[in-house]
Amino acid sequence: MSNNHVAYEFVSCAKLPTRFGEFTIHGFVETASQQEHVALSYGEWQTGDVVPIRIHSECLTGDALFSTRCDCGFQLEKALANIVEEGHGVILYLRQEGRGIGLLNKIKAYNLQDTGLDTVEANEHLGFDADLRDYSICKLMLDTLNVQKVQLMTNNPKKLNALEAMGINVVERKAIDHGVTDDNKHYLMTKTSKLGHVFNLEKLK
Ligand SMILES: Nc1nc2c(ncn2[C@@H]2O[C@H](COP(=O)(O)OP(=O)(O)OP(=O)(O)O)[C@@H](O)[C@H]2O)c(=O)[nH]1
Ligand SMILES: [Zn+2]
Repeated sequence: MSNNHVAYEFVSCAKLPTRFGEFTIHGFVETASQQEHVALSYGEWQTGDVVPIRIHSECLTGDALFSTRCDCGFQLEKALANIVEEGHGVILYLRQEGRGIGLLNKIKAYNLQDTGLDTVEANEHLGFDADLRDYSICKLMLDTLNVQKVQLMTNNPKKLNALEAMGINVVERKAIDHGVTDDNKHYLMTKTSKLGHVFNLEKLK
């Protein structure tokens, strides 16, 4: 499978019991860079069914280290719980840490934010665009899992547009605005004002 000049392949899958329920983990690799990505699937569906999915970008600090600087860990837990409640669904877990700048650059960006810059200004100060993510691998992941129509759990319309551009039918967007903390209110406000996120501003008061 290739998109523009990037080629990806499916490698293997295995059972993944979690605190939420038993998922299956599917491993994929971007051939040139050897960057590894995973999808988690739960339950069953038929060709053409609408499947709840989340495209989640890696955030080591939020997903694994309980950081409250962002909402990632809360969103991941909520998405896993939603999928189990719905009876089926998919998480595409993309290894694009720090919106694509990598973990150590994200720590540098956090350091700048500690001095007063916002998340976008910090990226730009380091010489990066605000968001470097590429969603092209999602097509192979969803094709492999036989998903053509989705309900997308996100506040980010760019993800919705990226999926539609690659021929995935996004039937519905479901807001995932859980995990507002005193530590991340400013960050969520900046995402809404500068990065095009759709967020219920009442929750940020
Ligand atoms: N560069 C940078 N990346 C960050 C920062 N805070 C979180 N991230 C990364 O941002 C990514 C998550 O993106 P978000 O902008 O929070 O949300 P989203 O994925 O665009 O949208 P949702 O689907 O609504 O969650 C993860 O890769 C995080 O590591 C930051 O201050 N700077
Ligand atoms: Zn995060």
